[in-house]
Amino acid sequence: MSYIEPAPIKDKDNPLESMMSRFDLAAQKLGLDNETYNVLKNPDKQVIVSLPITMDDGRIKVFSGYRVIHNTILGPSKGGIRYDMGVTLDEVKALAAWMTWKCAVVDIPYGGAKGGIMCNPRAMSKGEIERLTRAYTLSMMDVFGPDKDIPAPDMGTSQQEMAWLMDEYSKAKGMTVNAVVTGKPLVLGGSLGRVEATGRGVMVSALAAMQRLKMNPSQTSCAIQGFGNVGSNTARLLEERGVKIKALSDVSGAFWSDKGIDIQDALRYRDKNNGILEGYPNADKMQDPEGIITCQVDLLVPAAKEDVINIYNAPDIKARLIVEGANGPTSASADDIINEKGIMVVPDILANAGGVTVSYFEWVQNRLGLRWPLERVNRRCDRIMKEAFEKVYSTSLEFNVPMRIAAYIVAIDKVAKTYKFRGGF
Ligand SMILES: NC(=O)C1=CN([C@@H]2O[C@H](COP(=O)(O)OP(=O)(O)OC[C@H]3O[C@@H](n4cnc5c(N)ncnc54)[C@H](O)[C@@H]3O)[C@@H](O)[C@H]2O)C=CC1
Ligand SMILES: O=C(O)CCC(=O)C(=O)O
Repeated sequence: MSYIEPAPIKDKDNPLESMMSRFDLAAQKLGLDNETYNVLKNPDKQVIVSLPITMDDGRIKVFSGYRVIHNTILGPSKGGIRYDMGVTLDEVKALAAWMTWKCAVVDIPYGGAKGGIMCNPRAMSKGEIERLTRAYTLSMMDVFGPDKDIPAPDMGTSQQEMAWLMDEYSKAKGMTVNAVVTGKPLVLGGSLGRVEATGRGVMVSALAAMQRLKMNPSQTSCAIQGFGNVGSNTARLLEERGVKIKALSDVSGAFWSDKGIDIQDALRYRDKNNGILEGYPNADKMQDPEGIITCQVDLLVPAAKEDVINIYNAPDIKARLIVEGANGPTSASADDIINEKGIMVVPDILANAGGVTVSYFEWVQNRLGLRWPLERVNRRCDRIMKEAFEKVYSTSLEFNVPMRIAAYIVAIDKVAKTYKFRGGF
């Protein structure tokens, strides 16, 4: 058996270019000065590591790992770690910049970072993933730190990887440092509400947008792409508020039911079926899984990966509202088509910010040695999400721009003002 992996499929659009084109547009609308523009357009730091890992059969395989710190003017950098075959330096750079903008939009005191390892965790054993996570952590000892750079889960990682990361970091430091990572298991100092926080924020954003569009949740149908952490929690929480989830998809395919999919049933099936919906019997399998983007629903929630909404399928989208659970699901070239169609988009850097918001609460609890009840976590997260939505919405009216550009304007304005006061360049 060979360990040479196939080259990752090239995205239709480069996420870094998509991020930069929105950044440029917002910077121009805001009248951002050249100096700050030049500082913000490049990441502060890019770390690339090679990680030799002994696989279960005794052979050694070398993985590429990345951590990009985009900016730390607002505070220590924050952002998840992704395990996926599609991880590239450009993708991690885009994701890191989105973290800077996201933390600024919800007004939490963090800069932006992101990490990733090019690997296929579904094809690896638990032991192999643990060794890889520990090796990555050791190679990032100078980067990570509770006051410097604080990782969290992203696609392909969960609380288990965060537990190994915390353990490895703590051993190397000779003491337990739980604030070095968020999204940890509760017993290690994780926060109540963090697992579902991103989906909860997507739900809160969707309801706020539906109110603006005068859409009644109980008469709204929805399609959700991705049934992992973000997609499944969004589905469950929207269903609880009366939204009918007619379509769901994951890496194994897309499923449709005109009468609505019972989300608890789909969750039970997924959890018994190695984490995927493959063969789900209580909905029809769609012939083309990408058809989930253009199916006949009112609300579309992309909650998987980048550039799934692009110039090829944007003209056929039927939804009136798109709420972006994933980071970068819409390519920049599709933005104009969507705007012309009059579809409202609640952009990623606003809609999926519930996760990092509760990560911030987790870090605060760790630093204070406290545990907050779930009710307090949810109430504070909901308030932050609603306030951020209103701020972005009013900025979109003030500048006469779509919500996405408005969110960038809010974020860049905050970062630029911070530079003005701190100076130093
Ligand atoms: N986990 C978090 O707290 C946050 C995650 N995000 C973003 O949300 C997105 C999803 O992340 P998670 O839910 O954490 O990852 P996850 O690994 O828990 O789930 C990913 C889901 O996407 C599905 N998927 C993968 N490729 C697909 C494809 N081509 N078509 C349809 N489905 C596909 C997988 O089968 C899985 O159901 C990513 O863009 C991530 O960056 C954003 C903010 C926070
Ligand atoms: O919870 C966090 O710190 C970051 C989550 C994340 O990676 C994201 O919001 O994209």
